[in-house]
Amino acid sequence: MTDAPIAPTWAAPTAVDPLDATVEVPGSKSLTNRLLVLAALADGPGTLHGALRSRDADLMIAGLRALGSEITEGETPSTLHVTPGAKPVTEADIDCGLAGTVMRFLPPVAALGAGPVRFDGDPTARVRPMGPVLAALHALGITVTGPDGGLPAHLPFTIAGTGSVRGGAVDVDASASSQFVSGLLLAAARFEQGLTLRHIGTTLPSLPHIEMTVATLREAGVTVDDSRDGMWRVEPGPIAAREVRVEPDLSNAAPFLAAALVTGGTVRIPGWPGETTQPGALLPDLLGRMGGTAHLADGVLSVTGTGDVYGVDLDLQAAGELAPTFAALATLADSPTRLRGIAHLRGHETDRLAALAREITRLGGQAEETRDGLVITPRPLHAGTFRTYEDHRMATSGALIGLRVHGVEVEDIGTTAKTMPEFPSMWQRMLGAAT
Ligand SMILES: O=C(O)C1=C[C@@H](OP(=O)(O)O)[C@@H](O)[C@H](O)C1
Ligand SMILES: C=C(OP(=O)(O)O)C(=O)O
Repeated sequence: MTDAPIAPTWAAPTAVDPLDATVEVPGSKSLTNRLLVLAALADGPGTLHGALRSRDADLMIAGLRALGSEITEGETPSTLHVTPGAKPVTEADIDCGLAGTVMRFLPPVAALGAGPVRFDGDPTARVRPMGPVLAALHALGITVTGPDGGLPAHLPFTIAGTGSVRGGAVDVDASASSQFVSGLLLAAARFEQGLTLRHIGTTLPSLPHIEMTVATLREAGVTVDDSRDGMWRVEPGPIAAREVRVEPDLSNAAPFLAAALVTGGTVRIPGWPGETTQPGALLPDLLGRMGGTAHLADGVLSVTGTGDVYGVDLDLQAAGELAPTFAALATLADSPTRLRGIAHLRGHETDRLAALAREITRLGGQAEETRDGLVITPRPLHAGTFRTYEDHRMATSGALIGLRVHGVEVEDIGTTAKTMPEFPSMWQRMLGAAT
């Protein structure tokens, strides 16, 4: 993390009036990329409706095409038709960009193919943890090599697919990312012996995302036993080809809903599922603790704020991707906030604990890193540049602070294209609705 020259900035708009806005958020990144993988491993052609189109989703599409699937758009870009195994593949190159889902979900799929598959990504992706998932593939008999010929812990690497994976039992320390578990489980029904996976670390982040993996597998007809804590058994068998609809991305709804608290006013998100495995399901409760009132009726979640934000003590282990939004809210609260359970954010798009502490401090705030989170003490904030370190959620956090603090310039707002390319216009429209 340096003071290197920064990318062009975006003047975050301040809110003059309480909000009264309805915001349609695009499809869930996590569901889109799981459903794409399952469709590419399925026993026939399938279709996704309401899929996310963003950098992460498009990298997943490109990766699955490189591994032999045909993926075409339907009547809109968010309708995707997937035909598994449409073309033979003898070797492939996969660009993971900065997408955790691509770098963790595709290596097990590549292991099922015949021939070498080379994985790389953005320079910043080369520090994201990969070791446990690659070690697990190695333990299952797959040859994985890094640039020095040994078993790598990061991008870049090559998976030597042989056309089949034996499967069996494997231990994985998933304390750095739940995606190590999800990636292996998603492909496991196609392993000859299926997979019994045991988590051997002390903490396990993002449990809802693992439950999402299990739920999507079951919906595709795969038998999964998750009755023991920290252990999963996926039986070998076909993955059913299906026509599915992707839920809106509830984590991407977070900064919009939080804006209701910051400005006083109401923000509504249509298409809010009554039941979901997305960690954004926690938002009504979490925002309620910080001063909002949430109400779900007819599939529309409404959050209303008063303009007063309360400091809280939040364990976000289950929903780490919401932490940047809550850190931004905490800077505008009436008392200190502690965010805990999120040590694994150090391996996200950037070291989010360091990045948040640094950028909040740069605007005159007070934020300290702890072993597993942040303590944020509200202080009067001033104008300045909010650097984003290629992290979409840093960018939306800067925008949130800018609603109340004049003169916040968010570096590289385009980084929101990772999961929400329309963010700047959606944000502007939300504010426009207030005037
Ligand atoms: O499986 C998924 O779709 C995700 C799991 C989580 O990863 P970590 O467990 O690495 O936090 C989450 O933060 C990420 O945004 C998406
Ligand atoms: C951690 C995140 O992404 P990724 O899927 O790249 O891990 C995120 O979107 O907050």
